[in-house]
Amino acid sequence: MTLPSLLLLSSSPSSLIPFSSIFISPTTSSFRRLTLMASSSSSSSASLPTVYPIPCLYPEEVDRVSRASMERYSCPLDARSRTGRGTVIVWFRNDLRVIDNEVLYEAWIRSEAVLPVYCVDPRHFGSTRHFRFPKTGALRARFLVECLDDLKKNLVTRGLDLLIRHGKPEELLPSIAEAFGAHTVYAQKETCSEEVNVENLVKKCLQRLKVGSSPGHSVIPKLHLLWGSTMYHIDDLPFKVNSLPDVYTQFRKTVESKCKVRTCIKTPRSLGPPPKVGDWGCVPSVEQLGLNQQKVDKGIRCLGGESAALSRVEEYFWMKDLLRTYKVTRNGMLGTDYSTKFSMWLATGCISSRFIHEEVLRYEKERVANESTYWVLFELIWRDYFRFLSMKYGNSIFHLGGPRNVQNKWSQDQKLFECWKEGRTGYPLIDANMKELSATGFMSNRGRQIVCSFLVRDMGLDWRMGAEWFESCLLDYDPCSNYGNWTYGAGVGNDPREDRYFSIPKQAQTYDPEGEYVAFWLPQLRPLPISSRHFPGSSYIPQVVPLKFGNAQKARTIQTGRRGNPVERQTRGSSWKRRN
Ligand SMILES: Cc1cc2nc3c(=O)[nH]c(=O)nc-3n(C[C@H](O)[C@H](O)[C@H](O)COP(=O)(O)OP(=O)(O)OC[C@H]3O[C@@H](n4cnc5c(N)ncnc54)[C@H](O)[C@@H]3O)c2cc1C
Ligand SMILES: Nc1ncnc2c1ncn2[C@@H]1O[C@H](COP(=O)(O)OP(=O)(O)OP(=O)(O)O)[C@@H](O)[C@H]1O
Repeated sequence: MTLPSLLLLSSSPSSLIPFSSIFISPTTSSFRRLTLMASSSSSSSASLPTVYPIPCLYPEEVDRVSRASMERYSCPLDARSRTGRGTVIVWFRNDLRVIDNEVLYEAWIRSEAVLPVYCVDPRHFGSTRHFRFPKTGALRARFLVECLDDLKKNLVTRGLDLLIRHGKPEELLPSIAEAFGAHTVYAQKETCSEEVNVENLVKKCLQRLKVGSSPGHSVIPKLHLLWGSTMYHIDDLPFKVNSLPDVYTQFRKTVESKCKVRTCIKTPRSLGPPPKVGDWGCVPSVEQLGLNQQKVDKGIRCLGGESAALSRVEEYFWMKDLLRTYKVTRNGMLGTDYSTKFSMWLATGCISSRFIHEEVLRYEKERVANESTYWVLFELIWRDYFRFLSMKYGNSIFHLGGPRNVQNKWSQDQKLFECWKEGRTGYPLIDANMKELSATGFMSNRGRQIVCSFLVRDMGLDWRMGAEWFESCLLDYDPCSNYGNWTYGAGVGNDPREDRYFSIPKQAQTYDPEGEYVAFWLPQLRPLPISSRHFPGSSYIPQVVPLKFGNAQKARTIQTGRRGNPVERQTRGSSWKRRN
């Protein structure tokens, strides 16, 4: 029996957070020794070890789902369908997948041999620009290692392999192109300046070469960039990205009414053989990337790779049937299932948003179509929106004043910032979220909005400190979504209307009324009465700053507030607003 099917038996479908129903030994990093324990009492869960794998499937099940999806997205083309000549390189970047990968497909169809390459770029393991955090934290590094492992495996299954080299793409790719006589390097187009600069350098360095078997037949290798990171293709937009609407709703309504999401590209079953390679190189370990291993011993543990991504879709949509309630649960903070957790696989390109779109449509046809099924697409349009905005606004999304060049006084108080970063602000809701981020590399969307508002509005800190810390820690770090959301939250984004203060008492009351989330991450609060977990007074560390709009009255509301399912209360009869 698979773990999810066991879970279905053990958790009631109406339970929004089946979090306490599955436990895994903290000493276990693989998914093999999972122990299921039914637990309904919050006090018993306090003493239990709690790591929650995502997807929550045995490895054999992950393999099965991956093979089945690969089969479904295979096309009958064989070598005779190829129209190209010679050898080409596929430079894998943030598109670490085989299914719906236009780069891989185009490279294959336009060549006789494909050489897949991944460059371990040392710049990804340096420091963030202003505040010098590790550019890639240890947890994301491990996720990446797992992605590469899985990509290599999936390519081998299709008759290829993955050449792994350490160095800058602009140095490695030309020398590989020269060694293998490759006439084209295919890659996915990126949009932020760090990545675009590398593209330009690769292009320039390739232009210095001539490849070919004889001088008369030599060519200058080209860099061929293809679009692949969004659900709506850039070429299908009804406006130029420079004229992108500044208000999200306008963008969404226009694309929804005027564009169609393209169908996924199917990949031939056999993509080989590759050119003869002596040493393919190994997937690096976290230590070889210059980082110390960090184990997740509490909270969610996401497995990297396309196979895991496909399995998560299978688990969330089909096995647990959670898509039908997504809109009601999506604002949760605790557990594996309140939201899809697709973001890390989308950020690394282990899965395409078009694949998710197709699965939503299939689910709507076979099971149910409702607000929840639509809402996943609604959120994916946000992701597209931030990607296109990064093109419209360029580097200004990284600048203090943001796209609107807002002049504001910001502090860079290190002590205050350390309190935020380490979860020592004296506000359990902030501290719990920040501890979750450090321990797992993930934080809910609700949590991200709250800690962003607190850093910017209550602490008055430079929002880039928070954004760079997120850049370092998040498994799903994506420059467009991260800096886009931070500029938005800091009130310097392109949409001047979205400048909201997130009141901690109100957020606590609505989204963690039982204090379960804060008690999970701050176990010292668990013995306290539920009514004081969010404002524990002298039983907890002192508050580092007062709240901008005070908390006394709101804190009382929590104490006397009705208990029950916050999300249901919030949705029923109220006109739902996304960012409140
Ligand atoms: C300050 C801040 C920083 C953020 N940084 C990132 C980041 O670096 N990378 C990232 O992928 N997301 C980021 N987000 C957006 C959002 O928080 C995450 O995408 C989401 O929490 C991931 O969890 P999920 O996959 O379970 O989301 P779900 O609720 O299941 O949503 C489904 C998908 O929709 C997309 N999505 C949902 N909300 C947003 C949003 N606000 N912006 C863009 N896409 C969205 C994601 O791809 C997500 O996987 C940030 C949000 C905030 C407020
Ligand atoms: N993918 C990315 N992730 C994080 N930060 C990025 C990414 N792409 C670009 N940036 C940031 O964008 C900023 C670009 O810098 P900036 O706009 O200051 O231009 P510059 O040419 O580097 O310097 P100058 O200020 O002299 O023009 C840098 O802070 C860089 O780190």
